[in-house]
Amino acid sequence: MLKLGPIRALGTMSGTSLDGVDAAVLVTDGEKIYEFGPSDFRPYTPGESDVIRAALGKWDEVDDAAEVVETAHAQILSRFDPCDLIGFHGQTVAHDPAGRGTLQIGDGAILAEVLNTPVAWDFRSADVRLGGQGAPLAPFYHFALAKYLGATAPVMFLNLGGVGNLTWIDPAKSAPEEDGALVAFDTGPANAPINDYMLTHFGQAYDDNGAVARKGNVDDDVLGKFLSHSYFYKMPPKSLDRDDFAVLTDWIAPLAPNDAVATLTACCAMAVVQGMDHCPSKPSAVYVTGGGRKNATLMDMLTAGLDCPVLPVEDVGLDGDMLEAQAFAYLAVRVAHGLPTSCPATTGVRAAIGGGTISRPTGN
Ligand SMILES: Nc1ncnc2c1ncn2[C@@H]1O[C@H](COP(=O)(O)OP(=O)(O)OP(=O)(O)O)[C@@H](O)[C@H]1O
Ligand SMILES: CC(=O)N[C@H]1[C@@H]2OC[C@@H](O2)[C@@H](O)[C@@H]1O[C@H](C)C(=O)O
Repeated sequence: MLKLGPIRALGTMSGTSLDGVDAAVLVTDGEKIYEFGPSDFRPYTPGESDVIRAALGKWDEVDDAAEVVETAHAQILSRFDPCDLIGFHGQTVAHDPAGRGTLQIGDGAILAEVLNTPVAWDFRSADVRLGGQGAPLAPFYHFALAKYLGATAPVMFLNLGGVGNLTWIDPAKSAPEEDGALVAFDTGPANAPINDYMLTHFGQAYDDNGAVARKGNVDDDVLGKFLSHSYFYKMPPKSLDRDDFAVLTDWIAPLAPNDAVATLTACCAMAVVQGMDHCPSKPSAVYVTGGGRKNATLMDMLTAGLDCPVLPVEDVGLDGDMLEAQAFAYLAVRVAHGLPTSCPATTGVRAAIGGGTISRPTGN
């Protein structure tokens, strides 16, 4: 049995931008953050990304991609000193909570054997079975971070990965599942459409520091059409699959390349600005995590659109490259300690529940 005090957990995230695996150690009892530990990144090779990309949107015949995910995780995780528990998110390849469910590939039971450590995994399925979106799940960790930072007024965490998601937090509440503590949802597409366009039109994986967007002009017609999409008028909680806004590809096709990248960047920023209307109050600060915080054009657009300070999480001493990996370390400990990992305000699940299962190595 795992002890109920603080334990050393190692969390992983293989996100929708398909760039690689983040892994980070966190010492926590599943409520309080005690210590941040070492972290590491293991990029996918172009060949590996292609195999995963080919699995996107599929619900079966994803064994090759699952093997890539398991191998990459086994490699990165074996570089760390032993820990008490691993939180393995896996790789989302399909997400349709109202229909077929949600699929994160990679088998946690195999990793438990290979690494000889208990593994918490399959974090999203139970939430979907109980009527939730299965995402976003980082909000309970964002709540712990707000407490760790000593916030006294509402704050927001904004993750800009392949998809964007925000969490509004009232730090005066004592637990994340308490009524009014959290509002969370996916804001819209973030880096994924920018990356896809950069790859096909510029042969680059992403728009480094937003330099291409900076040179272009935003097309107001496309931006207006994008912002009138029904997704933005749905009340939260709500979540997206990586390619739910594939229609953007057609809309930007007639634009000059710099203008297309500028417009996609504005779509990401303005979806967040519009999303703010769903929050109970203006936060005292927006702490930005995920790779999008390194895009200066995107950060400038957010600052111009949001009437509050917009800061990379590094400004308050956190690591924006590893925050999601830490989140799955945190959630793993919550699963082990029988604490909830989502609630009606974060995913729309019927009641606060603890998702995730724990696989133990044979003999433990
Ligand atoms: N220097 C940079 N300039 C601009 N964009 C960057 C930079 N560095 C990273 N990014 C963007 O951030 C992306 C990676 O972000 P991140 O690692 O947060 O995504 P993820 O975890 O895969 O996604 P998700 O949170 O949706 O699961 C890159 O693919 C790129 O688009
Ligand atoms: C289904 C799925 O994997 N969703 C991811 C994705 O990437 C960002 C956004 O969409 C968020 O909803 C979620 O990831 C973060 C870690 C979350 O669950 O909080």
